[in-house]
Amino acid sequence: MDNAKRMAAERAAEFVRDGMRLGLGTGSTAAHFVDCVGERVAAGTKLICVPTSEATRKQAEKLGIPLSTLDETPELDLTVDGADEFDQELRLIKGGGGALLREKIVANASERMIVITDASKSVARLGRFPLPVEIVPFGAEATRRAITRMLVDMDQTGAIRLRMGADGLVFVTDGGHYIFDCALGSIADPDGLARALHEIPGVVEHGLFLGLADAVIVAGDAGIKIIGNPGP
Ligand SMILES: O=C[C@H](O)[C@H](O)[C@H](O)COP(=O)(O)O
Repeated sequence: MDNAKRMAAERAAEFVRDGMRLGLGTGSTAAHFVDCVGERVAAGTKLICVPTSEATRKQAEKLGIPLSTLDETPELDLTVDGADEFDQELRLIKGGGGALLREKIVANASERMIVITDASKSVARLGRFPLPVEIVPFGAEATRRAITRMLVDMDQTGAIRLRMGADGLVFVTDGGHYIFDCALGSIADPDGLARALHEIPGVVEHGLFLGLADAVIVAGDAGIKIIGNPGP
């Protein structure tokens, strides 16, 4: 699995050009890409990079990758990130590592987004992976109930769990928010669900990435497969 992640990352690194402004994703697959970027920088490629999480920022700093913020560099050429799930229409579920909010802001500020993943994350219909929904801590239980009501209205039910950290405490995102993981099984209408979630006060963002990815690089036993257009 780790080999597949590295293969996908190396393929994505082929689309990195000198002088690019680059968004760096979060997670175990994106970490391989950050390593590849570190190697490029060490070899003399000039890049300016915006990390999507504190974890990625720390990794990039150790590798000597020149970093910026989205405030200093609000437009990026390319973001490369992992995903928890993808379909053939390049729709994604992200946020398994809790970085969905910054990841979505960075991807949206990028001209292109390439997703790197392994074949196990391919689904015919999104929803096998519990959908992460980032919420403000204030009124979390009321927000959970509002999400439940909305899901029932959409004929889309499933258990909603407050994410806990490995330390047994409530998981808190880089933005100081909580996450509900919504086990939906199968999402009939991703666009409708995305819109409905945004209408609920207390919901900050959700892990449905729709219309953001330009390509998914999938590494599997048979090698690399690219869905979409990763660019020149
Ligand atoms: O919040 C985390 C991100 O969306 C990750 O990109 C996603 O969870 C995939 O992570 P991994 O490559 O570790 O499976």
